[in-house]
Amino acid sequence: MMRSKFLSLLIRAPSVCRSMSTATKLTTIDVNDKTGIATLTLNRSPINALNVELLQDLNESIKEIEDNKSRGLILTSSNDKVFSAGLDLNEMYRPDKDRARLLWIKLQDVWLALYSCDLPTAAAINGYAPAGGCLLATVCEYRVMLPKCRIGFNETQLGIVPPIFCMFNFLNVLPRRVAERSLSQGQMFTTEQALQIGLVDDVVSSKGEALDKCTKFIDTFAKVNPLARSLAKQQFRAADLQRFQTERAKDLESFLAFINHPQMQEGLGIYLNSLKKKQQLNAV
Ligand SMILES: CCCCCCCC/C=C\CC(=O)SCCNC(=O)CCNC(=O)[C@H](O)C(C)(C)COP(=O)(O)OP(=O)(O)OC[C@H]1O[C@@H](n2cnc3c(N)ncnc32)[C@H](O)[C@@H]1OP(=O)(O)O
Repeated sequence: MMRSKFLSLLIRAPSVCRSMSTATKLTTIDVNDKTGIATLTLNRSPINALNVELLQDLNESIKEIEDNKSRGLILTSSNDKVFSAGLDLNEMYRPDKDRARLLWIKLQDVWLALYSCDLPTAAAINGYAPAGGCLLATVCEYRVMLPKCRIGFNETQLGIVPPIFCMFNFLNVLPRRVAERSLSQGQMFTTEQALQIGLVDDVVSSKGEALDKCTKFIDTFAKVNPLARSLAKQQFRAADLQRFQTERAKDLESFLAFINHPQMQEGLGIYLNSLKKKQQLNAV
């Protein structure tokens, strides 16, 4: 297993140009012929809420990008206002038990695939990124964001305990004290605040510029041996990955117990309703 991973890294050409088919519907893959960098776009209307199918497509696309030996992966959204609204709350409210289980397993898989991805990863955050949206952005190695958006883990504000992989992501990006406070308070940061605390690396004024910045970040590795780069990344992340594997089954059962709790269901119903009400108010 390890050996084949090494071999695939060794034979990776530094700047191959290739186009990839997009077998999935809720994500698209676009490989830049000049740079060899793959842009993976979330494309579930209206707000990229992460349901079972989107997570499944994301997993398949990440694998496809790795298998096709792209030079790097940029994650972005086709919506010009929302990067991702996080988990699809409809999958959690009055849930179908099998789908709820699958939802969490797929979310764990996506986190794992991106956290341990051999390629350099970057997020072009072209809109709001609450909760699961923040998870996708902060699992990447570099982030650039558009103004007037918000990002953060708002779980505790919803009465939800953020899972350990949120903590791993934040601890990679923020000083421990800031990470702990923002996770436990469920803070949502404006773009400007996110830049100030280091949650994002840069702010730009358009999606095109965001993609350019991500490309430049990935290019900083152009002269670095891909195997050495990847192994250095794995070394930094090994302890988190090991803890995740140890706690993965327990994490799934906690999620299921949590969402099946009557109080949680009541809270979710009220929250979902308030989101819908917001739209009704806007329409008045
Ligand atoms: C180990 C222990 C585990 C314990 C359990 C852990 C569980 C961890 C779980 C969760 C992580 C999550 O990701 S929970 C999701 C959190 N997300 C949010 O709180 C986002 C809420 N949404 C918004 O803030 C806004 O919608 C937006 C900023 C993302 C977009 O705003 P915009 O104005 O563009 O769009 P609308 O608000 O009008 O929304 C359009 C439409 O979508 C519905 N909606 C919004 N968010 C969600 C969502 N996350 N899931 C499902 N549906 C969502 C909204 O109600 C509107 O619906 P209607 O068109 O029907 O009115």
